[in-house]
Amino acid sequence: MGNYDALLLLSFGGPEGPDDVMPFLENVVRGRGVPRERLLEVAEHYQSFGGVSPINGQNRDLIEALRPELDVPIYWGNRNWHPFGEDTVRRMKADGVRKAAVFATSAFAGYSSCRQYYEDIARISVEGGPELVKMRHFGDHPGFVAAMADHTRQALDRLGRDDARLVFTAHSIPVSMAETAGPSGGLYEAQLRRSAELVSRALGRDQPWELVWQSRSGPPQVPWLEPDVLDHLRKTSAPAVVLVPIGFVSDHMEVVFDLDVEARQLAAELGLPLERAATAGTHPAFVRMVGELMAEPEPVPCALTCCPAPVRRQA
Ligand SMILES: CC1=C(CCC(=O)O)c2cc3nc(cc4[nH]c(cc5[nH]c(cc1n2)c(C)c5CCC(=O)O)c(CCC(=O)O)c4C)C(CCC(=O)O)=C3C
Ligand SMILES: [Fe+2]
Repeated sequence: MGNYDALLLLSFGGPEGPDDVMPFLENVVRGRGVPRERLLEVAEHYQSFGGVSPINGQNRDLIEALRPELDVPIYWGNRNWHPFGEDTVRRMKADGVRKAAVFATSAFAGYSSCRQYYEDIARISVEGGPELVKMRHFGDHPGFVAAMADHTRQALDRLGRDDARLVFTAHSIPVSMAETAGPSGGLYEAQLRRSAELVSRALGRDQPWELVWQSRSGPPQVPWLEPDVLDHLRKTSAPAVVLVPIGFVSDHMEVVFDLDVEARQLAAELGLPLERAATAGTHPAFVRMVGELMAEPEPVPCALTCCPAPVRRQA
């Protein structure tokens, strides 16, 4: 596995029960100016799933799927909930790990999707502990593309109609954050469009596809990327739709709530046939990709000037 003697799966974290929901959410939005009403609304999404985020089980499943692929120990740490990255890195140090590849559960450029994971790495690194090397963006990796293409094909088959439009979705972000993503701006959206095109081509389709946004947060006066997936569905002229959550690597709460609950209900009201493609999850091509990334030459870290943090607001 290249030069690494361990893998650190670095993720977002999520609540494991009803009492975890508010403390988790407060960790996520500390200093980020997310209105209280939005927080309570998202808390309800989690509570409607028993206060348990699907992300933790998905990370555990990914680790189990990775074990036979990798010849090094696998560790798991999060930004916002247990197991916290800080605690994991202390354990790695005690175990004598020298240099670990860091696989962040996010494929694309941008502050939330990339820079914030570098910030996590800086915060959790300890003197005498392992060197932590973040793997590169992987939205265009053939393993990720193959996994998404397979899952999209399965959704098209479930829908049983070939005239369905592929509607790719990703987490909306503030327009200002999108404009400063990557060394010359716009890289979050550009990479998402590239991945969508690769998935569409892998399916041998030449029909047009769409990229729309979901899960908008933040104060209403701040512009975020649009159109929102729900507005798009209300206006579409497509006879049927397959939603492809290309911006997520597993079926996060945003996917199971904003798409499987909200978008599905809206489509039913509109009489629009709709299916949702599974995310990469533990697809074998995606699992293999992690080992392939570790075997690549050590990635050059992103420049410190790209994907800057948004200006912090009072909570
Ligand atoms: C681009 C992006 C990704 C993809 C990249 C990646 O995967 O990292 C992502 C992932 C995730 N976001 C998640 C959860 C939340 N994100 C929030 C808020 C926000 N997300 C943002 C962006 C992103 N977020 C932004 C700009 C905010 C505004 C506040 C801020 O500037 O930070 C909030 C606050 C409430 C609200 O939604 O308003 C929650 C609860 C979970 C866990 C899900 C689960 O439990 O399954 C995951 C994986
Ligand atoms: Fe988020």
